[in-house]
Amino acid sequence: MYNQNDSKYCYPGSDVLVNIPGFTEQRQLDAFERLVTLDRLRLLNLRPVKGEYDRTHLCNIHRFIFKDIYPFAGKLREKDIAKGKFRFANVRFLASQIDQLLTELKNENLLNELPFEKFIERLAYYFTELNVLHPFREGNGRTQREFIRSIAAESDCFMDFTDIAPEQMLKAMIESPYNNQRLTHLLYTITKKN
Ligand SMILES: Nc1ncnc2c1ncn2[C@@H]1O[C@H](COP(=O)(O)OP(=O)(O)OP(=O)(O)O)[C@@H](O)[C@H]1O
Repeated sequence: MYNQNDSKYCYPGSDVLVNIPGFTEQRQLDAFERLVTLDRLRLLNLRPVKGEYDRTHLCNIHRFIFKDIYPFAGKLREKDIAKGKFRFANVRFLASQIDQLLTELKNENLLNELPFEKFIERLAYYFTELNVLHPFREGNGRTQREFIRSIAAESDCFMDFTDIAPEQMLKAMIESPYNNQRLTHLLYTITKKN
């Protein structure tokens, strides 16, 4: 959640994101969001959104998780955003930078017999880069984690983000643009090769 008043996305004079049920109290929206997304993420564990791991696929995952919550579900953000001292990608280059990153992913052919350790290192790299781009106005963490989890699943690896305390995850993500060793280590600890 970004506490910047943002008239394009928020109710007038408020920091609450415009949402489909129409909650104007942040507390109510948070509770609704938590319930709905928990349910959606559980469903995704059983049946992931299918796709080519390109921009459309990423947006479709976001749409699936957030379609009953936010009108911008599945759509790239149209405003620049920052968290702490970190400014995420500029909106002018967002679509092309996502395409560039996911073309790199496609060309690397990750699913083709990389040794497990190397595979995890590469997932940590793509996870970090996706986070630096921060494609959506809200819901980046959950969408990124599902995207990375789906790639792992395609490679017969079971990755369970619920095994990581949210503070640990956040610390690793904040560090990751400078040094992604902590994130890589976390991914090792939550991934099992079938
Ligand atoms: N200072 C920071 N620098 C880099 N990344 C950050 C920073 N603060 C938060 N993040 C990343 O932003 C993500 C949260 O983004 P956002 O609020 O859009 O997603 P979410 O799905 O709503 O949240 P969450 O990840 O808590 O479930 C975190 O998971 C983390 O990866």
